Amino acid sequence: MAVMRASRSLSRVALLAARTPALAGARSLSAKPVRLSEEEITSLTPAGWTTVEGREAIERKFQFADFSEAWAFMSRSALAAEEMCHHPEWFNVYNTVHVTLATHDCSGLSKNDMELAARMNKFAGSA
Ligand SMILES: C[C@H](O)[C@H](O)[C@H]1CNC2=NC(N)=NC(=O)C2=N1
Repeated sequence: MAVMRASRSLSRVALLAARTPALAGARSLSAKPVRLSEEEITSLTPAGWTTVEGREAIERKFQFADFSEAWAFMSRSALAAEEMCHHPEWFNVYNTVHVTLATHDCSGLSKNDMELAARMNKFAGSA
């Protein structure tokens, strides 16, 4: 319940920021994401993530001690995703979470993917 309340209030902050030009500009919440070049993708992709074959996206498989640890990681990542208005594609089986990140709004990869990937690494304790 507390998580849902936190999630709703984060969404409200993001919505408010998107409607407030000064805040939106500062956090790029309402700006259309810019598609990264191949060089930028190479230099900005966080440790542990690789590009997906045949698709402009990055992926990483996270492994945890058990389901509870995997779910804690997913909860933290979900709140970060809501805050960023940028959402992962993911698949969870017991203690593994396979994550794919891409930006539909620019049909490729953007800095949002790199930022979410870096935050997920931190949540998993690996960077
Ligand atoms: C309107 C809304 O903010 C956009 O559709 C957001 C939502 N979440 C998103 N998530 C991802 N991964 N890519 C997007 O382009 C994207 N766009």
